[in-house]
Amino acid sequence: MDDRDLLQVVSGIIGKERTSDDCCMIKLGDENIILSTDMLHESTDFPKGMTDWQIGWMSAAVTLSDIASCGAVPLAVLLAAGLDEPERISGITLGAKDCCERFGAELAGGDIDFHSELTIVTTGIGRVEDEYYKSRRGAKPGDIICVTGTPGCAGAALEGALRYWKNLVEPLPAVREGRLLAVAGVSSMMDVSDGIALSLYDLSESSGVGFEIFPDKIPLSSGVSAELALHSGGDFGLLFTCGRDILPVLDVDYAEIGVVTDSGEVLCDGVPVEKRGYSHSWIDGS
Ligand SMILES: Nc1ncnc2c1ncn2[C@@H]1O[C@H](COP(=O)(O)OP(=O)(O)O)[C@@H](O)[C@H]1O
Ligand SMILES: Cc1ncc(C[n+]2csc(CCOP(=O)(O)OP(=O)(O)O)c2C)c(N)n1
Ligand SMILES: [Mg+2]
Ligand SMILES: [Mg+2]
Ligand SMILES: [Mg+2]
Repeated sequence: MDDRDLLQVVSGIIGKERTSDDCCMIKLGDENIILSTDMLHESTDFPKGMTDWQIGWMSAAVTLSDIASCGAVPLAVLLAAGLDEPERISGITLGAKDCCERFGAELAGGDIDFHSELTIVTTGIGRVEDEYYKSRRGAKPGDIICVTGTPGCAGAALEGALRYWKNLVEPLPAVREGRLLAVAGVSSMMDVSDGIALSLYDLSESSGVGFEIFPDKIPLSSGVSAELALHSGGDFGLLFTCGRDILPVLDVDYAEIGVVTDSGEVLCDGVPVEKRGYSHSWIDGS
């Protein structure tokens, strides 16, 4: 059993429309408030060798990434720290503050408690006009599907490729790119934090479409395999769909990796893509 299975339980209680996007959107006149929260903890999210500053940076970055994927402008982040050691709070707070400032947000509050394992929850708030709000729901057959960033680099670092260590521990949320893509008029967008494959399945389910991916079009950095690009998490590029008419989008680096179909399947070279990536799991029955 993994977190996606449990999300079905939550969606049965609060509604599918509340669990099928990167963020929650609340309408306020002709503007929208965008909210997202994420929990990270030491044993699964903070690889050995990370500094506390990097832990703070990564925690803010994952949340800013979700805000960016809606086309929103980030406003503020709150950070709740469950600390195993009290002295870690300064490095964590400085890292989160630096990340927020780099991407135009304010580290504006949070909470502190004791916890046996370092656990950090970041909550982000952003705003977006009606016309630029993007979700996972707008992909249409005939659109093309593109990705920004360098998928698989964080996964390569986890396998020992030291040159990609910074990609893993100091991820850069695509805040500028998300906004430019939203203004350009993409049809759907999400971040690829759990890997391209799982993200394609999420997008497919939310939009009710399928995808045909062309593997040799996936942008691969040196030494990074297509397997890592498809199935490893921790890269915070954006996956988006659009009509060809809006391309190119100025000042955004992206790669066209396939097309949107009406089949409901996610295929790569005609074969179903394995539904595998970064997820949190529980042993069945426990
Ligand atoms: N325990 C929960 N209760 C309510 N909503 C949740 C819960 N867990 C996740 N969600 C919502 O489900 C959606 C998908 O969450 P998640 O898979 O964590 O996305 P992401 O990988 O973009 O962080 C989000 O809108 C999130 O707010
Ligand atoms: C062991 C390990 N694997 C992968 C990563 C890369 N990584 C950083 S945060 C994160 C979680 C994904 O972020 P997000 O989608 O915001 O969290 P989710 O809601 O999917 O749990 C991952 C996979 C990591 N830091 N450590
Ligand atoms: Mg996301
Ligand atoms: Mg999440
Ligand atoms: Mg997230």
